[in-house]
Amino acid sequence: MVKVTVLGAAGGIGQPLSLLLRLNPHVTELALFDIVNSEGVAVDLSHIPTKQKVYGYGPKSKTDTTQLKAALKDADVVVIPAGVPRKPGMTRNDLFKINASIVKGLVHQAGLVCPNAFICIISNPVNSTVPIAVEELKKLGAYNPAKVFGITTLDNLRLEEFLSLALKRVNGASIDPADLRGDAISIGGHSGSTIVPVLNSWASSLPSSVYDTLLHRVQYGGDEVVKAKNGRGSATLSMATAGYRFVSHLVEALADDLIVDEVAFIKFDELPAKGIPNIVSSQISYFSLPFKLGRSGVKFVQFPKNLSDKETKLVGIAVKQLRGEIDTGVEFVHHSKL
Ligand SMILES: NC(=O)C1=CN([C@@H]2O[C@H](COP(=O)(O)OP(=O)(O)OC[C@H]3O[C@@H](n4cnc5c(N)ncnc54)[C@H](O)[C@@H]3O)[C@@H](O)[C@H]2O)C=CC1
Ligand SMILES: O=C([O-])CC(=O)C(=O)O
Repeated sequence: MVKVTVLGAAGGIGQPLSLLLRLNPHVTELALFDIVNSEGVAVDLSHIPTKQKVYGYGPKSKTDTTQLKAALKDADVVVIPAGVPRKPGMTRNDLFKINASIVKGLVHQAGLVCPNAFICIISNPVNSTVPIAVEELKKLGAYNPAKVFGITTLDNLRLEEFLSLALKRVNGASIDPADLRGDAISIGGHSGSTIVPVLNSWASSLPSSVYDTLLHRVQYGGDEVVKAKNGRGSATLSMATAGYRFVSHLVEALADDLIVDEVAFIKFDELPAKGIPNIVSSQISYFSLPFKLGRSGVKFVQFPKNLSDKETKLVGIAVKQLRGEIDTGVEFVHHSKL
């Protein structure tokens, strides 16, 4: 029995993500909350014949929290794609002003109603919204470092796809991107130069100009979509796929009592961890990293081995930018009056 609650379920990411979750046999109950149209989305999905229960919840007034609480009741997993997306010319940090309070408010209720649930944050800027969630849960005494994640899976999807294309261009090799999964991974944060692709043995196949293009596409893939959508939002379908990859893996671990390998933006300093270099651990406590994930959450974090000199340099650059973005999230919770 696994109940998944999606907050922001009627949005560009929320709808396709909810559809994918509707089709997952491990999810026994799906609760869809949004400030608009969640009940419509739930009724639509309810016509798909599965054994799963699906319910929509929307606030009855601006101050009503009963519907949100009902959506969160007994949730095992809470996924949060609520908030505004970018328009051309904006950075993810420009979303902070609006999304910080949205995430804080939603996580506050989750901490009250389902303190043991896994919290998966999609809302940007992830580098700051995850620290917001952590600090808010700490305030409520509901924080478990093994169960709070920033979803950076899209950086991994992009790396797998763009690396397979680059390898094909260089030596004609047709590599299935699925074979790159877990071997080439993106670590760090979720914006521009905080994203660090780690290529392992694949790096040696790439001439430096091809590598540079690949690096730029992975770090700035979000901009590519924002530009192409030209004012109508950012990545939604690839993000729903990415969110589903992470959440379905987590749900599988819960339902079948498995240990799975995953990567997400986590607060690593209170978790069993190996290999975290001093350049990271001496300055920050959040990083997107690979870990073993089971029913009780993150079991063990492993910093990737064998980084190239270039990748080590990129880690240093990422840490510098992440430090400020993490602090912004932490300070927001402690100094905002919301
Ligand atoms: N982590 C990642 O890799 C990615 C993150 N994102 C982020 O995901 C977020 C959502 O993006 P989209 O779905 O495209 O936006 P959208 O605008 O299409 O959907 C957002 C939904 O959130 C809802 N919402 C707003 N305030 C809410 C609240 N207080 N409670 C519940 N629902 C609320 C809206 O009504 C809307 O339905 C954005 O912040 C975007 O930047 C987008 C792509 C990738
Ligand atoms: O770029 C954006 O604003 C959305 C996002 O996080 C991504 O596509 O990686």
